[in-house]
Amino acid sequence: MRVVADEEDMLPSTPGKVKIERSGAMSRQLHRCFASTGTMFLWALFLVAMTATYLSFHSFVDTSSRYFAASWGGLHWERQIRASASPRRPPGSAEGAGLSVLVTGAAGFVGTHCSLALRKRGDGVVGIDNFNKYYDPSLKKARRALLASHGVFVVEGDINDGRLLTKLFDVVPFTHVLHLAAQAGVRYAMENPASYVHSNIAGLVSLLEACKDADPQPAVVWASSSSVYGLNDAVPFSEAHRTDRPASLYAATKKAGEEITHTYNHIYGLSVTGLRFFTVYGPWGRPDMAYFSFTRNILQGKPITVYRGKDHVDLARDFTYIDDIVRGCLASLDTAGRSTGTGGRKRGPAPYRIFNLGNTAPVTVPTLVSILERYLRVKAKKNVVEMPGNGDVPFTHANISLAREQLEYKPTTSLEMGLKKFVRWYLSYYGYNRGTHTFNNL
Ligand SMILES: O=C(O)[C@H]1O[C@H](OP(=O)(O)OP(=O)(O)OC[C@H]2O[C@@H](n3ccc(=O)[nH]c3=O)[C@H](O)[C@@H]2O)[C@H](O)[C@@H](O)[C@H]1O
Repeated sequence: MRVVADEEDMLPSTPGKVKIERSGAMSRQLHRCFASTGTMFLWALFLVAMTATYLSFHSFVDTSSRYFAASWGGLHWERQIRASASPRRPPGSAEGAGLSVLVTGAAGFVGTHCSLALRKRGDGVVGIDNFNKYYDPSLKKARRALLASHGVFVVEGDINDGRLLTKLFDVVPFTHVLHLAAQAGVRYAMENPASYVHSNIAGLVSLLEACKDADPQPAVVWASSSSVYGLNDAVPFSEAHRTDRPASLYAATKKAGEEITHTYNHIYGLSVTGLRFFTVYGPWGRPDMAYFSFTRNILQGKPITVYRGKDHVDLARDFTYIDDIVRGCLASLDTAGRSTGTGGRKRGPAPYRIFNLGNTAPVTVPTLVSILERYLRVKAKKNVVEMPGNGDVPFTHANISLAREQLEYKPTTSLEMGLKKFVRWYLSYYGYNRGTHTFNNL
């Protein structure tokens, strides 16, 4: 009975397909049974061999294609990185030996300006940027070309790529990291929340891991945001005010960044400076920002949407010109104390600083529009609508006493003056061929 049971176990699961031969000698059945088991074994062996061959071939192709597709690595690449990272200050220069700075988000708006300014004063700079499609990547590529023409090399890669970061720190002992790579934009956070977590949280942690493992550890200066003040209504916003009531996911990720960097400062002795930027604008700016998209729409004769606060109160921003922000960033790098850790271990307390970098002169959005109208000589088609509940705050206004005191930060550009420079750049970059406009008022 047992043999029959075993035999039945070996039958195909679909009854009726095979005629079961129950008669005949048991030995013949057993012989057949062992013969078919042997064949099955051989087939199984063959299949295992085929699968193994396929898998190893697939893995070879995968690894090789990844190797060949990688936009970084190799001796030539390392030479480019070293050359770009080398300070070029004249020997005996009053400003010292020069910094060697890794700038993340180097093909971004603030990243490009800071990289150029560092390069111009003789510091070494290597950029990293993932050239994502949040806004027109051709603008980022044009910024990269501008940087290349000044000897700044920008690696195409993501700060979430720990292997790439480790490699960069292996090749160059960076003295500083200027971390500007981020998912920006207050209102876009409702459309694509995951991108904020990817760049502003996971990417930040990945970068800090590489910094704390590096030997020597660099000092880190990074971009936080005025948006961390959220629902705070004490003005002007000072670093001591509450920042635990963000109004957008963007703000929440920047606030989280302040806490995360504090942890790395506390545990690993990383020197950290967080800069709360206030609505930075200027040439080579971000097309998603209001001053930029308003300019584009006004020139194209398209309507613009102007948000208005409760009770018909105009929204206002402490718009800050890019050159002032660059000075604040460079002063932060110059005054950042050293990190104290080695081999992932803290040797002593390291500086942890946070500064507002604003203009201390808020301007309403309708005033911004009227300045643009004047420079562009075109009347805007305005749709004024109530501010939607999309993360916006009604106004921002920076108290910059701390930055003034410790960084000698002193913004000098009014919105009027800054927009003039922006419009001049915009027209030279994108062109404007309506014929009748001469723009000699710029
Ligand atoms: O300081 C910051 O930390 C942030 O600054 C910037 O955010 P915001 O201050 O919101 O700038 P921006 O979008 O130019 O809107 C300006 C004004 O125009 C209003 N606005 C905007 C769009 C529109 O269509 N209409 C409108 O009225 C709008 O309601 C607002 O009142 C950065 O984008 C952000 O990445 C972050 O760095």
